[in-house]
Amino acid sequence: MLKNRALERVNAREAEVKVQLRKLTPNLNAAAQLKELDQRLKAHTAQIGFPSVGKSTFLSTVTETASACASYEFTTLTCVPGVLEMHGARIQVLDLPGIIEGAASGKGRGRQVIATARTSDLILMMLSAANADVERRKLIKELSEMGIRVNQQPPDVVITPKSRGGIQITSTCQLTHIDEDDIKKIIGHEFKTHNAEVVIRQDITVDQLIDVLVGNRVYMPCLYVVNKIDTLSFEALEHFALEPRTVVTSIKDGINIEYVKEMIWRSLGLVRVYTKPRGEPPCLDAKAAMFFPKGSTVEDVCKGIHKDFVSKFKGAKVWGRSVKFQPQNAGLSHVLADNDVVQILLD
Ligand SMILES: Nc1nc2c(ncn2[C@@H]2O[C@H](COP(=O)(O)OP(=O)(O)OP(=O)(O)O)[C@@H](O)[C@H]2O)c(=O)[nH]1
Ligand SMILES: [K+]
Ligand SMILES: [Mg+2]
Repeated sequence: MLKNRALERVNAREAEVKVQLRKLTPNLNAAAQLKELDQRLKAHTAQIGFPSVGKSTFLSTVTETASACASYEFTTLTCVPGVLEMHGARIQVLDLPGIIEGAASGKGRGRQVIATARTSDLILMMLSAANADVERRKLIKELSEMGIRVNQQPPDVVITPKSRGGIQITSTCQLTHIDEDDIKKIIGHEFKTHNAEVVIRQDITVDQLIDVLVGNRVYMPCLYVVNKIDTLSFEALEHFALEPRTVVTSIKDGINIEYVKEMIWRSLGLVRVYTKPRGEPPCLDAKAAMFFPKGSTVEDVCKGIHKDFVSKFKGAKVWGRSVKFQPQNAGLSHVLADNDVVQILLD
């Protein structure tokens, strides 16, 4: 059961990925730099897909940027950024070159393309309706080989190296894919230690344990867009429409464009927060909203207003879905929900 060979392969590939990440071409890198330059951008999404599935057509449809579209493969050879405006937020959408099978192991410019997608907040996986299942499976594999896990949570495993005492394993659930001996061998191999405390709260696989040990995996949301539905019969389509995190579109014929935009917004999970000055009603205009990543706190709002707000913070009142009572007192660590109204009280 122990995948020693698999582990070695993973390690070798890891080293390769690191080298590749450093070698990003300036062109693809420009998009990452743009991220830092344009402070008004609230989120970043990257399109990943095989050639000619409609990525550039999508960018040209939902943003003001025109990216060349044509019926031949590899029309797009660089990274073309566009901006999608949703609910008052500017969201960057990247049009990237198509990737092919074997991209992660060096075919075409696939590694650079995937490395660019790795730094975004959401992957928009563009698929061609006629072949969507196969394309999806292949693309997930390519992303996985570059350390990207889509639509997964990080495994709930905590490993703390110790100076003595052997490897102590505590699991809060039954492990059906891996036994304690394997865990000890893998940790011994990877951490070069035979002393560690391991707490496992999930029925993990060998691969998931390796993910935890290797460490630099990214866990990203991914929205599947099944495009060119105009080329399929209704029956052939039905099952895609029912799958989670999947939208069917005909970008050419304008079908489901608004829906896919809304799904991008939801997949990003941005939190809109409105501030309320003392004695005044809050301004609920979209232009007055502040945008934060999911899980942001009152402290993040303070930092977003002024650098002194955290040190002068005395308390906050919050209205909205994150609190039971309207309003409710909240501290710096209170996690906010979309559309909350916050009043910050200072010393
Ligand atoms: N039938 C149909 N064709 C479409 C649709 N969307 C795009 N196309 C066509 O598909 C072809 C490829 O579109 P592109 O936008 O260039 O595709 P791409 O994914 O950017 O391609 P590369 O840059 O070469 O990787 C063009 O001829 C488009 O007109 C659609 O919804 N239905
Ligand atoms: K094309
Ligand atoms: Mg293109």
